[in-house]
Amino acid sequence: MAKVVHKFGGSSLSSAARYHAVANIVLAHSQAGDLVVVSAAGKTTDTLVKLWQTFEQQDLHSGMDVISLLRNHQQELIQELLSGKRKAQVLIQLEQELTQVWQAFEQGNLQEAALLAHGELWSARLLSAYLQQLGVEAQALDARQLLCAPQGQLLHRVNEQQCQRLIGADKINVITGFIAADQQGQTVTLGRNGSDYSATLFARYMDVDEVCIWTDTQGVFSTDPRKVASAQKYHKICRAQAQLLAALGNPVLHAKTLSPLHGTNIKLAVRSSYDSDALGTEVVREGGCKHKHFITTLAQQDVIKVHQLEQGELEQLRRQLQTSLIACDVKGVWHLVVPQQHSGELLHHFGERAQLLESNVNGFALVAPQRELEKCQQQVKQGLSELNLNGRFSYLGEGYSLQLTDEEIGADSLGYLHQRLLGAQRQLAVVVAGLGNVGEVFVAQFAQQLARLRQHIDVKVVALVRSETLLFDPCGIDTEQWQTAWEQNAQPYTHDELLSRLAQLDYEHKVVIDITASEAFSQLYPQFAKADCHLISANKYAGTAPLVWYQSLKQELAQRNLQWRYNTSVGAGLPINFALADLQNSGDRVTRVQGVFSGTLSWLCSQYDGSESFSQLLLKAQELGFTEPDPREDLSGRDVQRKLLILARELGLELELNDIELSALMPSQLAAGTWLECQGKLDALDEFVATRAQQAAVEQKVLRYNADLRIEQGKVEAKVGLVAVPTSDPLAGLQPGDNIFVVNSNWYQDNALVIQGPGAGKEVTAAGVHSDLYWLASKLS
Ligand SMILES: NC(=O)C1=CN([C@@H]2O[C@H](COP(=O)(O)OP(=O)(O)OC[C@H]3O[C@@H](n4cnc5c(N)ncnc54)[C@H](O)[C@@H]3O)[C@@H](O)[C@H]2O)C=CC1
Ligand SMILES: N[C@@H](CC=O)C(=O)O
Repeated sequence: MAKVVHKFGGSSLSSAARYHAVANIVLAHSQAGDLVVVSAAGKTTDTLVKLWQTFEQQDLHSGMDVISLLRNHQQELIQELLSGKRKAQVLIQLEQELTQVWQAFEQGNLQEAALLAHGELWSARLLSAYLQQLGVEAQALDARQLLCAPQGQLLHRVNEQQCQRLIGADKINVITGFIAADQQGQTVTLGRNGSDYSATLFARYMDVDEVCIWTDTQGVFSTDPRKVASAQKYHKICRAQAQLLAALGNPVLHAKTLSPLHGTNIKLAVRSSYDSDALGTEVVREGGCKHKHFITTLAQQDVIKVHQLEQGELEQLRRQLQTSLIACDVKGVWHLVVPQQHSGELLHHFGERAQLLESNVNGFALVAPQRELEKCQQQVKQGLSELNLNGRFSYLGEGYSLQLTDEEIGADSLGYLHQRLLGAQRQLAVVVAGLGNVGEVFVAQFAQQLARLRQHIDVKVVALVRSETLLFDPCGIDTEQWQTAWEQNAQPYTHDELLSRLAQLDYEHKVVIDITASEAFSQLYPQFAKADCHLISANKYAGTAPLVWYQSLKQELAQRNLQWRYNTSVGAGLPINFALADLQNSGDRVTRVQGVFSGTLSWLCSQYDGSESFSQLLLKAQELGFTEPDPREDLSGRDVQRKLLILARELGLELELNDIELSALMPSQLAAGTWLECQGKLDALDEFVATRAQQAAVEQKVLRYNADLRIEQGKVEAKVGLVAVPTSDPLAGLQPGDNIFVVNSNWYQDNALVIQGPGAGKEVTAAGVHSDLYWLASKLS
């Protein structure tokens, strides 16, 4: 069953390197049955249009030159990407097709649509062959076998049946965008930039979950990011605004693209094929997010005044001209704003009914939430006069305002207007849960981090959460005065209340930072995700929850373009998660991770020499902020077991907590009851440790609590427990409280990669949580 339709435009396929990047995206983001819709590579369609023009002018000489251009470009791509028989075959096919084109050219029977179709055909064939060469089951499909559109009218039922019949469930289907056929099998096109439309049509016919348009921009921005560096990327926009932007001529999404998605739950995302890790923009159903602000520029437009429009006439003209056509109802008289190159055709069409009102005007459209529109229009007018731009036509429409001027809106003017209108920056709302050892230090460190964070995004702490009381202020809490605000305004709350407040919080981004040690709080993560919150956890419960729950949380977050960071859940501030991710991203394979992963147990084992009882040392470790709220979580080995599981899952292993063998550093009778009750039985702990330490000392050894994960020939062994190591062993020489992670991999086979340093403590852990928050802020900017 197809799950995703990916669509790659010409710029994503303009060179062999780009094909390579696209193949990597397909490998990482698709599964058998998915669809990959492609446009013509680079400028191929423009070159084919040039060929058509030379044909119309019967200019054989220039025609031959254009054919050579096409041949060279395609041959270059094929030569660089394919090898052996596959390459020979694709080259032969290309040559045969070019020969046929040339024969048709010479014989005067070239067909425009069939000629233009070659761009997409070549892309689909080459990408599919390249994927096959990489070992992927893939097939190239010609959309003319799937989409029937006589006189431009798609036969949806027939097309759906054809798609269900021909699209393979067991392979990646690489399909030509932009083209269809009529009932006689003749090529028809779906209009310039019609490949996005093909993608959403296939999505509807195949009932997929998602369409992902991979393009050369990172998503949908508040204005053109090539002209205005501070343009804001939106992670969510609603379909109605996307449709409006397209109708106003904004190039990111095209007018027809959204129509097949009406009434469906199919998700539409726009992402950059140049930066496939970056969050893109999700186009959500109406009500799925707040309305945003945009400025989209217009250049070289004419305004035509039309008396009396017939029903359906505008729609028909839009289809015929394949262009944006903005219709403004000015006191009962229609004013059409249309790109200048089409106004002749329009005037001809309307005849006596129309007159040209303005010629060659420029300007922009502002799209904004309806209730703010009039205010925005006033600001615009003021901005225009400050910039000395001469207004020629202005119109307040449903959800947008149009301002046409004599002068073109250059980058500087656009930047000025953007700043004036959308001055409000991107905002990240921060919720901090857990104000204990680490949480309090985290909040105290916030003030000094703020300037750094705000280089990327405006950050506001909107909620501080303890287990029973909540301080909530959507406008932001002053972290330097939070205790006073807490005393005055904190309220008892329920989880449902917290969730509903978070869901209503209208910030561009939200993050819940979990610095509790609460399993119950971690169980709210799926609901936080549904409220569109990113997550940062020092808490280890979610990362070690049952696999099914954990995987479905990860899936939910991925579907919503949300991030989850949990760097401090292992090694506190030490960058072990980064290191493992980096090794894997660079193609390495980790074969073993072992060492001392508990700050508490490291501190206790290093400090213990028999002069002071183990239980007294334990209370000191607790005071230092090393231990878990219930120190038996450390002594039982459970905390280390969790850390090893988090790392194992980071390496892609599907383990459960109890798949990791565990032996405790405490007698079993201490497990029962509360920690308070246990404090009367700590003699048993002292005896347990003393016996083992003495046995070790006889062999010139010391005690350490070790974790070990081995992955060899597909076999996984994972255990945590007490070991006695010789005094010469690196584990014996650890500083009290230090963690050590010893990593072996293909590249670090004999000489391991070692990460060592403080593995617990409130300052380093709080700083580690800030590092996660900084990472998120920079990712969102
Ligand atoms: N202390 C350390 O060195 C490190 C701690 N961690 C993790 O950080 C987390 C916090 O550790 P500490 O600050 O030492 O613990 P702590 O016990 O001092 O603080 C936890 C706080 O969370 C609050 N809390 C409990 N349930 C809650 C709920 N449902 N909602 C909101 N707040 C709740 C508690 O009242 C307490 O104030 C733990 O998950 C721990 O495993 C991670 C790395 C190092
Ligand atoms: N109790 C833990 C704290 C960090 O996760 C430890 O001591 O390592």
